[in-house]
Amino acid sequence: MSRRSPRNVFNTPKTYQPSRSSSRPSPTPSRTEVLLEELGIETDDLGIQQLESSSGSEGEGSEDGDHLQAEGLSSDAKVLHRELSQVKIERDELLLRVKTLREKSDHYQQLANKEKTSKSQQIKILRKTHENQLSAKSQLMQNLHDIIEEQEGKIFELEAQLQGTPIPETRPSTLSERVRSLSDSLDKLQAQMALMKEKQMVEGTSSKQEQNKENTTPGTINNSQMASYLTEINHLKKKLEDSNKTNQKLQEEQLHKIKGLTDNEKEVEYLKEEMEKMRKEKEETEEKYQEKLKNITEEGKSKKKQEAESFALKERMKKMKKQLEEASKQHQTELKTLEEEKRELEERLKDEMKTAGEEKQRLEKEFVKEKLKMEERLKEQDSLLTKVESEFEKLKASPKVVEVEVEVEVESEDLKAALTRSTGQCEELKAQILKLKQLCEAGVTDLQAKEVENMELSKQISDQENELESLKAEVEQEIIAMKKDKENALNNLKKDMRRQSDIISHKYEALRTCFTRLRPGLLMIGEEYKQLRALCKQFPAMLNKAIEETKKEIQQALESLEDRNLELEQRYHKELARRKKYHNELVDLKGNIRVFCRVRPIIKEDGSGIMAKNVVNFDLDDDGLISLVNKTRRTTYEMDKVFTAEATQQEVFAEVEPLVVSSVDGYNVCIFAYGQTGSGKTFSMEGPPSNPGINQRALQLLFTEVEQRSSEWEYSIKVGVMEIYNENLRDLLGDNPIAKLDVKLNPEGGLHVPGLTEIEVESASDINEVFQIGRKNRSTASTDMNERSSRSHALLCVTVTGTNLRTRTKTIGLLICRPAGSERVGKSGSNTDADRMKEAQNINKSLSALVMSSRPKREASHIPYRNSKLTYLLQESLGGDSKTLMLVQVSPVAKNSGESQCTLSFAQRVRSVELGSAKKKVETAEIAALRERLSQYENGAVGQYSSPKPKGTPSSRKGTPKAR
Ligand SMILES: Nc1ncnc2c1ncn2[C@@H]1O[C@H](COP(=O)(O)OP(=O)(O)OP(=O)(O)O)[C@@H](O)[C@H]1O
Repeated sequence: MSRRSPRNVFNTPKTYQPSRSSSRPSPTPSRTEVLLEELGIETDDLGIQQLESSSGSEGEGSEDGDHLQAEGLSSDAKVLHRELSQVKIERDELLLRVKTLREKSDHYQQLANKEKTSKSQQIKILRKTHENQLSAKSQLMQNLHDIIEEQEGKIFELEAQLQGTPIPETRPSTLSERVRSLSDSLDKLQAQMALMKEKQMVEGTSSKQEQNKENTTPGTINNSQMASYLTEINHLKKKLEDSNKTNQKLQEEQLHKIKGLTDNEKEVEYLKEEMEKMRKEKEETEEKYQEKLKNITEEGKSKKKQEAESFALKERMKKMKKQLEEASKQHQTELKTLEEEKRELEERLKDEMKTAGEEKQRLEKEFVKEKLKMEERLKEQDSLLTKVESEFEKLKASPKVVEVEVEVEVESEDLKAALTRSTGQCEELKAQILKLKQLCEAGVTDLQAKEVENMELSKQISDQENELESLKAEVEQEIIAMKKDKENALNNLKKDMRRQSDIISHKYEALRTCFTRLRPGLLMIGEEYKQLRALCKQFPAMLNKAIEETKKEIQQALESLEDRNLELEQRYHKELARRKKYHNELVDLKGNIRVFCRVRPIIKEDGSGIMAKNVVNFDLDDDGLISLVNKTRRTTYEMDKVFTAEATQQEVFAEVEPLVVSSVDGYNVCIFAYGQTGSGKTFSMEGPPSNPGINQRALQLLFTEVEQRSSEWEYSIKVGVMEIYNENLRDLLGDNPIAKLDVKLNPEGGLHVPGLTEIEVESASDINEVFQIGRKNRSTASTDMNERSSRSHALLCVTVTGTNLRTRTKTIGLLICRPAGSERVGKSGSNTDADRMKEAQNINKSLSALVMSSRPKREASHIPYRNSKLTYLLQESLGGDSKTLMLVQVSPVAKNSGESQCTLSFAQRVRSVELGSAKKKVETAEIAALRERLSQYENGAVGQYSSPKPKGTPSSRKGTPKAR
């Protein structure tokens, strides 16, 4: 006995085919066989055959009751089999329906998945197309931005050049920069484009810099600029071509990626065509522009027009910028709306997909539940079937009963018992069959319920199918709507692109017109620039030539100037010498006092600091000028000769020499120094032994002069030294230096000092001895030598008497040399001591008298010579027909500037004093003889006269000085 597995049952086809045993040939199976086969019972078992045979034998003859019972059982079994077969069929049908439902659900799931994938792909494509559109737009904007920026730059530069202002490095923020900021927010492609743009910008700026370098002169545009413009235009073209190429590449890539998606493909292709058209249009416009540019070269217009046109161009550019701004804004808003719509669609699709998925999951769960239930029921039915089979197994055992019946026919009691048993068994069987029937009924009801459920499920599935279909329709509608939106967006994009292309073409037109207008001016400027350049090229050579020529001229001029200067200098010096000579002659004629000025050097005693600074300046060209700064005021004084601090004693004496010689000629010569204390009077007049001053040098000169004239003249030189101290006159060569002398008027005219010692000297060494005697006597006269020296006036009186050996005529010259002080009372520091005050006052009195005596001759009648001993003694030398030299000593330091100013002012006034022309003291031989006799006569009666001492032994001898 074999059972059919449920799997085999599930595998049954839609039209039921009962399985048959191949080993057993049965051409026309009976109904029982069919049932048994359907129930999975082997037909070779005896049961049914016996039943059939028994049923067949029933008709042939046996007892009616048993036969009827058997018939009833078989009919019940048959019905049961039929019912079972029907249940099986129904079950199979249900399973088939479930299977079909499952297949349908799988199919729908596949469809949903496909739809999902197609939608996601569509979304991707839409996104990519959108991105492509964005990139195309951004590229267009980028190109526009680049073009505008470059054109702005050009206009900016042109404006700067036309206005003549230098091109600033920074420009005001423009629309292009704002567009750039927009483009910066785009995706990587835009970033790449921005990088490309930056590179181009760098190239553009470098080219601009080069251009700026070329345009060194503002306000001029040359051919090189024009060429740079053309190169920039070419550069623009290249950039456009490059951008188009990149666009094409990107589009190709996109095409490659979205291959198979016809709508997007078409859109992209359309965009591509549009881009291609735009590119062609641009190329055409560029070609036209090129052609027109070539034609422009022959036209010419004025510069003002160019300026106006550039202004108009600028205005147009501004308008274009505004338009572009608006377009970009619109584009941005459209992009935003498109993006929002796209997002909404995506969200909706997601939601729908989500709900479909949920529904699918729910159906799957229900299906699983139903499947489980069905499996349970099948199990139950299987169990029922096993029961039924077991019953049939028992029924199989029924042939025994037949055997019993046969035995009953032989043995009636046993038969009866068997019958009763069989009837009992039949009853039990009936009861079991009833039970089975009930179970079958229950199964049928369950099956009916299941059918209902299945119906419901099928309804649900159909509803779901409907829902899916409706969803599908909705999705399709949405897709259609999206397509429409997309088409609209694409149309808008196309419109935008067309508009932008129109703007670009307009801009190109404007630029072209601008360049056509600017071209002639630029060409003119270029021509001018060429000419200027040629001139500039020639300029260095010309300049060098001119420089050479001018150098030569300057050299020649300098040479001639030098010659001229030398000549002038020589002339000047000649003139100066002549002037001096004339001046000296004039001085001789007028009898002016010669005024020499000597500035001592700065010494230790002057101290340091600001007050020890030099305030005296000299004129290098004129040795008669000296200037002094006192209290920030500079005053220039004119002297006969100015000696600087560097002047030596020798140089000073060289100027004094002619005067000294004059004394040998018989002139009355007076040399005295004047200046404040410490200004160098003693240094100049006496000098240190190593560097003697005027006194010694004068006496030495006298000797040399006398020596030279010794062949014709015989000279005697007598020296007397006096000192005026505190208005007392003392003889410094006398035996009693303290004894006071007096100045008396000679009855014959002139003055004389009775009692003054005169020593006749014959050599320079005699002079030294005389000076030593004088110093010695001076020191014995005063205990304080330093104090005295500043308040006393020492006079050296030299009388030179010459006798002509041939004519015996005599010349008598007198040389008086003395230093003098000019200090002020206040500055002497002696105002506390009455005596010293008196001395200082006397010195000043003498000096002021001397200044008074320096007035012009016409005022000389009022000169108070008698005010002081000094002036009284020197009145003949100062006021008479003598030659007088005043050596003005000046301290150079700032602290003495006041005194120096007084000294120089005084000297300036003294210089203007006219004493009258000097006269020689010449006596004829007769007069000389008479004078000799008179002197011999007077020698014993009137005065004492000192005879010269023998050489080398000077001694004081009293006598009257030779008065003239
Ligand atoms: N030309 C000179 N070169 C160098 N030293 C000088 C010169 N003139 C003056 N001196 C110096 O200046 C100082 C003052 O000079 P000096 O005694 O001759 O002045 P002074 O006018 O005679 O003064 P005082 O009226 O008080 O006698 C001295 O030490 C002297 O050596």
